Amino acid sequence: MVSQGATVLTLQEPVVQVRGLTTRFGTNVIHDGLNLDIRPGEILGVVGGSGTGKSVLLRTIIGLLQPAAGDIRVLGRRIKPNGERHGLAQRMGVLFQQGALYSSLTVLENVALVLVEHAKLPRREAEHLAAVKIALVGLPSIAGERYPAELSGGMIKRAALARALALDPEVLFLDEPTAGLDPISAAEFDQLLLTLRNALGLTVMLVTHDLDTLYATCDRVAVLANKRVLTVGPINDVAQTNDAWVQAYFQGPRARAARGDV
Ligand SMILES: Nc1ncnc2c1ncn2[C@@H]1O[C@H](COP(=O)(O)OP(=O)(O)OP(=O)(O)O)[C@@H](O)[C@H]1O
Repeated sequence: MVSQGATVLTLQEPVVQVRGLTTRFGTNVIHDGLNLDIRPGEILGVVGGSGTGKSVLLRTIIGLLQPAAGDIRVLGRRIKPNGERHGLAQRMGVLFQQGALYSSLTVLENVALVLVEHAKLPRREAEHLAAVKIALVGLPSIAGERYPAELSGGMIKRAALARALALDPEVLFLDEPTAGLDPISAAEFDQLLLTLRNALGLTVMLVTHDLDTLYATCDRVAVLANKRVLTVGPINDVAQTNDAWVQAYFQGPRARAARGDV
């Protein structure tokens, strides 16, 4: 058992537990009774056709969107429907699709800002720690002095990852982290993710379309379809699911290449 303040979390308990989740925008129902667990220390990949609600699911789990119904627990604590995250925000790191760095701040200032705002560190200390995080994600220290517009796509993803890791989170949420990267940068990012998960013991939810990333990094994969999780498990099991989208996705030429079949 691990004691987390008032919350006692059994090590085997899921780090993220979603039960009966319903989300909607007006009359557009995105999820309807969705269940999902993310286990301690795993990298769970979430895939599904465009518009199946992968990003909405991620944003709902971290408390940015309010569900219409259902129960979400992260690290044993309930994410309240009113968006109140009860001190969980600091324990969850998030990398959004576009990186979402402030363009008017340098990379070092972007990372340090999180430490000033959330950990209430003095600016000097925050910048020292930010430099450590920048090194952790494999960026040269000079990158800290650059503005986001001066960085390559791969460097921006790493900078955004440094920011996501600023507060030493236990759970990391990544939305399309390798989108827009060339294959070499994407493979390097995959390796970085694995290294960090192993070194820091992170639990990771990874929304992606990238088959190479799925095969390289994920312990389990969840497929979203028809407003729910259609199937979840090790990638080779999931790939056998009798479903048209799953077959087209996992048995197509890109999947065969990702597995090294061709
Ligand atoms: N803020 C919003 N207001 C209204 N509808 C939204 C909003 N955000 C998302 N949606 C709708 O919710 C559905 C799911 O969107 P979401 O971005 O989660 O899909 P996705 O599975 O991540 O897709 P993709 O793979 O293309 O990124 C879409 O129909 C989208 O138009």
